[in-house]
Amino acid sequence: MDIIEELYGVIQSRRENNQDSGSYTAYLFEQGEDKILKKIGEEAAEVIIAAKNGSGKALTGEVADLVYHLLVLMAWHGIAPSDVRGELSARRNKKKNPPL
Ligand SMILES: N=c1c2ncn([C@@H]3O[C@H](COP(=O)(O)OP(=O)(O)OP(=O)(O)O)[C@@H](O)[C@H]3O)c2ncn1[C@@H]1O[C@H](COP(=O)(O)O)[C@@H](O)[C@H]1O
Repeated sequence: MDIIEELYGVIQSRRENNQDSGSYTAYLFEQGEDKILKKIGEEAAEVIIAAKNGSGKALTGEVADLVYHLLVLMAWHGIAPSDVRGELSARRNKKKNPPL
């Protein structure tokens, strides 16, 4: 199992057991979708700032923050990482086999 699948599983378990004190993920689920969306906006802005500042290390950290919050949003909507992988594969296959 890769880290994305593993992290998604932890996020799902936090959603099911949202009494988990000290869990940031449980806190996000308790706050609701608007909070999750706000965090995604903030994290996306931080990705842009880190990219413009030209620090690869800072950018890696900000991308990780954004990916984590996207996974929380996906769990909120019941979208699994395999759904996104499937969508990307379908796009790749469409490019490889363009319609005649
Ligand atoms: N990968 C992450 C992860 N990435 C980022 N963050 C949190 O995202 C927050 C982003 O920082 P900010 O300063 O923007 O936000 P904040 O001020 O802490 O919070 P807000 O009041 O703005 O909501 C930090 O609190 C980080 O800890 C994460 N929190 C949890 N995980 C992973 O999720 C799993 C479950 O963690 P818990 O739910 O905390 O048990 C574990 O594997 C964790 O490693």
